[in-house]
Amino acid sequence: MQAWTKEEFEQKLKDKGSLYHIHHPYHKMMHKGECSVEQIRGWVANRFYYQINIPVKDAAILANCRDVKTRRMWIQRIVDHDGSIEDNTLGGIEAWLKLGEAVGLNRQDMLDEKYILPGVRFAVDAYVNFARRASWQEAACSSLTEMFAPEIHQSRLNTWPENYPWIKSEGLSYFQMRLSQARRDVNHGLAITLAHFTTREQQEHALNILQFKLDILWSMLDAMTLAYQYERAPYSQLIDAPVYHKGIF
Ligand SMILES: O=C(O)c1cc(C(=O)O)c2c(n1)C(=O)C(=O)c1cc(C(=O)O)[nH]c1-2
Repeated sequence: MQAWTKEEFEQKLKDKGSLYHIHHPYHKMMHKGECSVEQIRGWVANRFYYQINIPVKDAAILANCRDVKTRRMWIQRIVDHDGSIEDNTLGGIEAWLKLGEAVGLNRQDMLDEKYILPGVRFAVDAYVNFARRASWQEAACSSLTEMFAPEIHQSRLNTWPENYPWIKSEGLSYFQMRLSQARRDVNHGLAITLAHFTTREQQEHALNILQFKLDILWSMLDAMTLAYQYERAPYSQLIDAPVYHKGIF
């Protein structure tokens, strides 16, 4: 089968946006202002597990990459999330903790991963483990859901102040920060993907990788839906305050 042109391939990758988690019922509910305090808190607490694993995932990509030019750019992603001692900047993880506090979560509970649902943990761990074993180009491709992220960040900035006035506005700075960072990351990730996956077979493989990542994001919200919408968190019918396993390393 003939390879797609770069333009066609880019369009196929972008078409995957139709399955982005912006369309998940939990996010739609959140966007329309229909989430309860508990549903917002549950989401923020669980998404923290994604946030703390992104730099671990990016470090795995660096560890697999022998190309200095790529590493020099990719390393910025870790700095974005961890912050920098040199520049005295706080990173995305700290900004997410501030978001947690702004919605009424306890900082230490978040750091202790107290509310992380098993399904969310498994989904995020699958992403990190993929980055560990895949080539750096495949892992770069898996980050491309970020093509669709600025829209969802912007929609939170637009609608949350009105829909959830009880959330302190300084908590929203994470979403503001990510707008420009995500666009820069996407340009780099897309350039790697378009250059590396050139045969039709490879291009189809890249689309499958992107679908894998979409599945991860969707599955995280499915676990949250069960827990915070249907009140069916694992073991909730058996014990009052379920305790889940912590990461096993
Ligand atoms: O709030 C969101 O919906 C959302 C989605 C995604 C994504 O699409 O993976 C990321 C982020 N946020 C984000 O803030 C972020 O830093 C980020 C990094 C990555 C990645 O795969 O390397 N995805 C995302």
